[in-house]
Amino acid sequence: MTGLRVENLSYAYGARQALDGVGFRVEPGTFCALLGPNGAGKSTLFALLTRLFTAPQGKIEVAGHDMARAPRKALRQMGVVFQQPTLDLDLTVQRNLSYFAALHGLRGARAQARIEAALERLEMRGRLGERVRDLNGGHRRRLEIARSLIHHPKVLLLDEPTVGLDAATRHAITVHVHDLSRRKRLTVLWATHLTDEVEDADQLLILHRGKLAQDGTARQLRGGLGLADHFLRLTGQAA
Ligand SMILES: Nc1ncnc2c1ncn2[C@@H]1O[C@H](COP(=O)(O)OP(=O)(O)OP(=O)(O)O)[C@@H](O)[C@H]1O
Repeated sequence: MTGLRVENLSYAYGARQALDGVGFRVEPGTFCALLGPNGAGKSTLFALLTRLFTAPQGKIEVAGHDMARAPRKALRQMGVVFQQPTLDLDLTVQRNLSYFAALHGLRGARAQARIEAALERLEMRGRLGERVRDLNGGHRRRLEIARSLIHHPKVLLLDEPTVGLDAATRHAITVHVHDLSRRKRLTVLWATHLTDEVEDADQLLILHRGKLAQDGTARQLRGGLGLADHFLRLTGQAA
């Protein structure tokens, strides 16, 4: 199994059950949208998948590596874009990326080639020398996505990566990542509460009150309804 596999994950904050027996698979080359209203458990799931929290039960497998038994191998195959930006604003694009490359043991010409290729994919190559503080919100987000690809992960996790961006930028970034998943056979898990970021052919996981309410293609799940209406009917909350 080379994509992402999750079995029976649960997590509680004291008496509050945030996740309850969640399991799913995402195959290579698949863009999978994780949709859930506020408080559904998306961030908790991301914290478990990225090993910020340790899963008290269940199983996580990343590109065939078990997160509990071989965490380093599993994490090496994972790229992550967190909800909160984690760039150093006072460094240039180049310095931000070379620092990250070095953390993954990449240096010199090899690191530089990876950096330039990642920026190229996100149409950011011309911005190597710019300070991150001088970039707009959309370019900062693209830079974080470029950074998450430098070590050539097989699985890419993004937690509400378009928060705070305008509609056109949001659309451009969503299109880019869909394209990446197809062309690079990347396994993508994209958490959002915005139904317009989901394409009909995407795998869709709907998380509601800590449980996985639905898993299928967006087209199958929404049936004759628009996805926003389907989501509202299922969760009682507008997307
Ligand atoms: N540190 C915490 N302590 C106690 N309860 C928490 C904590 N973090 C989250 N929760 C609760 O766990 C549940 C799931 O929260 P989580 O942040 O995972 O949801 P989410 O789907 O990411 O929501 P959002 O879209 O608002 O970010 C919620 O009921 C939330 O109130």
